[in-house]
Amino acid sequence: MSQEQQEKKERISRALSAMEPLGIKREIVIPVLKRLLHEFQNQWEHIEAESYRALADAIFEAQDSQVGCSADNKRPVMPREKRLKSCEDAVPSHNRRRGGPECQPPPQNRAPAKKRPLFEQGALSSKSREAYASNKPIPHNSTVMSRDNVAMTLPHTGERSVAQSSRVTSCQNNNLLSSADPMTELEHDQAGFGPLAMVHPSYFLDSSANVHPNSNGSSRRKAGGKEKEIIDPEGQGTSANLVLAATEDVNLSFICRDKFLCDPNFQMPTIEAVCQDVEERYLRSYKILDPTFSLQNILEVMCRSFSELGHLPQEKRRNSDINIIPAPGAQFLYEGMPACAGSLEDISRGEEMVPISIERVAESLEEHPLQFRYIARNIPYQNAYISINLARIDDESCCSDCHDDCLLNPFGCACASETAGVFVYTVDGVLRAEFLEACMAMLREPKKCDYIFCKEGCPLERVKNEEQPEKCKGHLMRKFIKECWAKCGCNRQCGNRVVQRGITCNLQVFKAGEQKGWGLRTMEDLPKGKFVCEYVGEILTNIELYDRHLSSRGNKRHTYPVLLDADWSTEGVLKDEEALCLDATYYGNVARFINHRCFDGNLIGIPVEIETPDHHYYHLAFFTTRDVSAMEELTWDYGIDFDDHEHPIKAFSCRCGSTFCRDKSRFTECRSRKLVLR
Ligand SMILES: C[S@@+](CC[C@H](N)C(=O)[O-])C[C@H]1O[C@@H](n2cnc3c(N)ncnc32)[C@H](O)[C@@H]1O
Repeated sequence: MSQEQQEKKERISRALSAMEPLGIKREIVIPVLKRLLHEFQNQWEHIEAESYRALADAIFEAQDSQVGCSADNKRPVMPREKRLKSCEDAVPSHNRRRGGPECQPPPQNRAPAKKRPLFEQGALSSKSREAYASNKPIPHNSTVMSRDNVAMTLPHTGERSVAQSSRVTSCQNNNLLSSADPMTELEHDQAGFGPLAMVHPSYFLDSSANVHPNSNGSSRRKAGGKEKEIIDPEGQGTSANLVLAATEDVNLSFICRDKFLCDPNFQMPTIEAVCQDVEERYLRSYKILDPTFSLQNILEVMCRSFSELGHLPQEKRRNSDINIIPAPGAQFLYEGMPACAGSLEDISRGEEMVPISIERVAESLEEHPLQFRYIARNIPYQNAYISINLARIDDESCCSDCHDDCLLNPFGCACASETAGVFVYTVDGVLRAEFLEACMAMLREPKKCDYIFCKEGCPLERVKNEEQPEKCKGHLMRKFIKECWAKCGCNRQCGNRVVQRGITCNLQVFKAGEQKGWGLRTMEDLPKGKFVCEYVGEILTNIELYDRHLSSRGNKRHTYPVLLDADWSTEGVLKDEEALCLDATYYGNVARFINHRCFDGNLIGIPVEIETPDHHYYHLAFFTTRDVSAMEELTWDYGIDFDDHEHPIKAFSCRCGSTFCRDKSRFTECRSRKLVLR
């Protein structure tokens, strides 16, 4: 990392630390900081002046605008003195400029923060925009939140609704709004609070009147003084629509689906009860003490905001600002997250050749495992450069003269040269025992000679400590599989094309226990050496991984990134932007659910060369290390060094249950427990 990057990183950290005591989370700070840097043309001095006054102001301003309250709304804003006071209190004295006026009004010559429309202020995160970008026309109902059997929708009725008399009466707490900003949450925590789908208008009811025809017979029930309407949209079972908030032309409502309604234990709560409950939770979680804080008001502001954003003239919109996923038949409220988790048959949404099911359990909202986007192939996030082109593949790296199935050729072919002329797969489609054993032995008994060391600085060590990176700890010399590919003469059914054909096993995501969270299991017996799945995720550069880690510190919901480090040590001076890894936190496949097991996991990850004739970018494929029975959990050794406390990704307390568990803290924990028991 260059000195300039290093300095930038430190300045970001200092800015984050300065905002922390104000209760402003890093996910709120980072986009505003980016914007300010752009506006001030990277002149940090303007941002750092007066104990980050400009930054604090810009954050508050952005939040004010996000609330969508103009001066006409008479929305009380946090008084300037109070902000200044909190800024003063928040910034540690050693951070304040000596002799400088702490938290004074900005100097006249300071570049004024430009007021920009909400869209331009980045209220909608880029990740969310990407995720939902679509040019399809906007249907009338927009589902904005979905949990299990409950969806929250914004039906754009165009008519005055029951709650039209409701007014925005007070200011909402800035912190609450920011932390509940759906887009911000989706970007940083993948918390699943975001616009999920667009649903055909006929799917919902106008809360004030119609009851849709229902094959089971429509009915209405009173629920806590509000009417609950039972409908059967397109014969898909019963649903209930409960209006939460409404403005002149927008309703915000909960749609409960049949699983809840058919449950005799489920009693529709009143809106008041829901609001009170949420307010209490927020009081506990975010220490919101503002007596005027009211969820009902926020929901109404959301309705206004929805309406205002929707009416922006075309020229002020950016394509991705309105995020729509058409949901024909409204089967999916969120790509990868169906309306009803119980009916979920395929979390891959058809991306894989076989459906991947999920165990039917009553999940709590926080636990829903599908808060990511399923992809079946690795995709570069942004800067990772992967050169895939036919011209790079020379004659030695492909078998253009082959026909049909290379495995039937007794003399092997060019693609087997990587493995001394012997194909790694048998005609039964599993790994040859010798090859598998050799790969497993390397992991079980890693000897010094099996490692190669970066000579000119190791990208991993630079991530751990940029200023004084330690010496490279070595990268395992991996055995590679090389599969035939597009330039080869064989056909797609060639026995030397296994990983690229994708998942063929019957797999299920299931609750692997309190301490491990979700896991993956096989629903069929698997023979030893069978390909199960690839580790698929976003391809990141070392820098991107570091930045991502920095901006999501404290977020427990991360999956383990896989370093594509097999070739690092042979590449001379490898720049950080050239070192690659795979991260399945936000985009990934079923492998993101595979839990870790020290040493004796029933899967092993083996590097596979497919489209690129070098080992800079490659695939990581999981094969069974033994016969695995149906319903057994699938596990692999993440290769974590539990003693490496400098590692950028904090290790978890291992619950793998292996006799060979490397996590010593667990042993200590067990021992001390035993001592207590005695
Ligand atoms: C790749 S994810 C695996 C899926 C994860 N269990 C879930 O619920 O999404 C890795 C995370 O799972 C948990 N995990 C995996 N293996 C574990 C183990 N042996 N013991 C405890 N937690 C584990 C840790 O929280 C880890 O950060």
